[in-house]
Amino acid sequence: MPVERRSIRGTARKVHRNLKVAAAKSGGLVDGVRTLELKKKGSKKVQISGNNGDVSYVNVFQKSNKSSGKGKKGEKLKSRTGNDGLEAVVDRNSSQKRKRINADTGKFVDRTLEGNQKKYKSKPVFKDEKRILQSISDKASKVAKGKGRDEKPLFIGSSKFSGNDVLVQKNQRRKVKTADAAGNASKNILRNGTLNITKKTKALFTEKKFMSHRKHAVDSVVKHQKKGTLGRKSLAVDSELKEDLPKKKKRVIRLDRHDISNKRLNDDLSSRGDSVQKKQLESKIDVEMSNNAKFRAICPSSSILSFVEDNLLGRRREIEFRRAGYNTELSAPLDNIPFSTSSERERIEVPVFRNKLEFFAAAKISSSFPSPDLPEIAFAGRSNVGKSSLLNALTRQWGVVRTSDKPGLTQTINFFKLGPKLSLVDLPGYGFAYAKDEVKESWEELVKEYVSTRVSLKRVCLLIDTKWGMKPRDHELIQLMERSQTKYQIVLTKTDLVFPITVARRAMQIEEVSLNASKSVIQPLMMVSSSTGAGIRSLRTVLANIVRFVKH
Ligand SMILES: Nc1nc2c(ncn2[C@@H]2O[C@H](COP(=O)(O)OP(=O)(O)OP(=O)(O)O)[C@@H](O)[C@H]2O)c(=O)[nH]1
Ligand SMILES: [Mg+2]
Repeated sequence: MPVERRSIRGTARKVHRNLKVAAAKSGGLVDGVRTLELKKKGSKKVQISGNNGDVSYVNVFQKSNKSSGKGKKGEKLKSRTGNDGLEAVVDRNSSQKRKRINADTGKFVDRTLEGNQKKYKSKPVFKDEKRILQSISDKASKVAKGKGRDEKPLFIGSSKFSGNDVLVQKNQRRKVKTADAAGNASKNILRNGTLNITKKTKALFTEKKFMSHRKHAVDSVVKHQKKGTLGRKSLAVDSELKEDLPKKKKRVIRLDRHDISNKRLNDDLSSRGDSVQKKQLESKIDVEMSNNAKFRAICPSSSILSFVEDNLLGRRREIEFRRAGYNTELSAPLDNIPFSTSSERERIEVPVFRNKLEFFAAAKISSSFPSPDLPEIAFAGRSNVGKSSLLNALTRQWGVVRTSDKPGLTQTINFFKLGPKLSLVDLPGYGFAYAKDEVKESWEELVKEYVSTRVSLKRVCLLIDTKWGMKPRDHELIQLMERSQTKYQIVLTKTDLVFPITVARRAMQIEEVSLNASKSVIQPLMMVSSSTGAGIRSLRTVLANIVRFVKH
């Protein structure tokens, strides 16, 4: 940092110069009359004579024209007689600096301090002070040359100082300001690692009080900067003090169990209710957990697993369909025969399901049912299980039957004609429909009535969501169909939303556990996905056989 060094060197030189002049002055005042040789260029001999009333004028060229900035080259040192002895008044630039020296006591009175603290440049110093400042300026010049960087901060002056009591008294008022400046200067030193001498700090060099104060401040800052011992010490002291203080007793609130004056009356009830609910919830979770655990423990047979794999049931990546030769851009790609001509399609597809699907009746009550002329295949199941979607998928006529992701869209029994030989019936769902309980009950009653009494009903496809499995309402309907000897076939839907292993497990679960004892159930269990088209063709074949063997 050459610029900084230069400034420091200049400042040090200035300080040195001023100190010499001031020291010369002060040295000559101690014993009345003395003559001092000033080494400074342009200065003259200073003579102060004063024994009981003698007055003399002495010219001192202390500053060069450049530094003073005014036409006056020197300054007058005037002594005059008075009751208290000889006083010498230094007139520098007449109005700016006025210094009074008491000849008897040899003490120096700085009037400028009283008036304006800023005008403190050329105050006289004493022998010891001179020595200290000399050493400081030497150190400063060393630092400026880059030699004394590792030395201690220069503001830590000597502790021995014989000096000026009057000056000390006068400067008592400046203590606060001095301390602040000392703090800032020491921080600057610590932060920059170099000496930064400002005007304020120059003035502060000459005072013993300041020196000691600054030393203290710097020492404390240095200590604080090293390992933070100061903080710890203060903390330790604080803790000691705290230990000495009498400890506050903790307020203990004793509660009377039998006192209900400040107790909410429903606390007990709510807590009881909460506990009951909590237990129920825990038991429910336990049951569900155990059901899930049981389900995961199912080990599907190899035949089911191979069927799931062959028909690409379960969640699959698109790339798998592509590799198998299916066109993923078509809806229900597994049910669409890629690159096939119409003749090929006619040969492969079941003739019944090539017919146009037509809506012809809707019933909210049993009296509104259409006449049972055609054999009927109904699709039943919980709301949102995918009944209407399956109708569209089977006929491959998307949009004829309305579907929605909101449960409870189908609220009436809807009859569709598929050619001259078959009717498909879309039943309203039961279970968690967004409808009032009374409405849902009426739907269920209608479905039950249709399923149990409809003579033309040849098969009920009971749709079960593969993810959730059979629910109590499904079992209810099964029991009803068992009682009424209605033929039904279980169809697992939305297989594309679960892993293939889950499809296989669900199939195993329903076949073995739920349907073993049933008489009206038609095997096999069907697994489909209206979205991918998986298993749709198989279901179509099964349903077409119903029509083939029906006696008209
Ligand atoms: N991923 C997937 N979504 C399906 C499948 N089948 C139906 N869905 C969706 O499930 C939602 C309900 O389908 P719907 O056919 O309206 O169900 P629903 O049983 O007729 O419902 P309700 O008429 O309320 O009884 C719709 O958003 C369908 O797109 C399927 O196989 N796979
Ligand atoms: Mg529907």
